[in-house]
Amino acid sequence: MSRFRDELWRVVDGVYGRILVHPFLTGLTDGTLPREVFRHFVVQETHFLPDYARALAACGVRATSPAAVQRFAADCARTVEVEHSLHVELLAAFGLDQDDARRIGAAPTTVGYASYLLRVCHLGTFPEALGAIVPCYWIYARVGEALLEQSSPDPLYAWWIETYGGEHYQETVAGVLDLLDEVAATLPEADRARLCEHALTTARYEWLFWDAAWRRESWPI
Ligand SMILES: Cc1ncc(CO)c(N)n1
Repeated sequence: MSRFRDELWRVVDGVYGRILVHPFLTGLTDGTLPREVFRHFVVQETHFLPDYARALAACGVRATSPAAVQRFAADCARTVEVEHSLHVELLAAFGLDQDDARRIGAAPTTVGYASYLLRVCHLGTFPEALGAIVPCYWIYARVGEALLEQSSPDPLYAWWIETYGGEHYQETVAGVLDLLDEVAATLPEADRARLCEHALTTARYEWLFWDAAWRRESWPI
């Protein structure tokens, strides 16, 4: 039987293909990515992650089964703990702290992506929230997995790749995809289509997030 996740992947696959060949990602694995570009990415992550954690908490509020509530609450806590410490350490590798990151501020793409996620997860239905949040997990897991095969000669980049390509993150994402299939099986076609639309938007934002780092995007005004 075909799984809904495969249907959803077909929607985001084109974007994913473009992500894999983006110079940010190819630069990570061959080690040529300029450190200033990765630094920009890390600073933007410190702005994105607190809102991402809140979006996960909002998914938990929307969730329709105790197991799903627990899953999103746990992933919210994990995002706050693991990713926060990872980014504090990554910031330190650039001689930066949280105050520096705050001073640099969130770039337009970061504000746009975080706001979209929060909007859908707060104002949408549970399936809509799921559609918006799934690419955040899944694209990072697929990218991590793909990059892990090559890793990176730069230890800092190799560490980042291991975080998302590693077994623990892969298992987390597998659990969310099981939930996605379960929920989708109960939905009428129109709701599935809406779910996929949100997934396409956040997949595009995932590409844009790397591209914005590559361009070292800032407010033009
Ligand atoms: C932009 C972005 N999307 C997804 C994840 C996955 O946690 C992340 N850390 N950052």
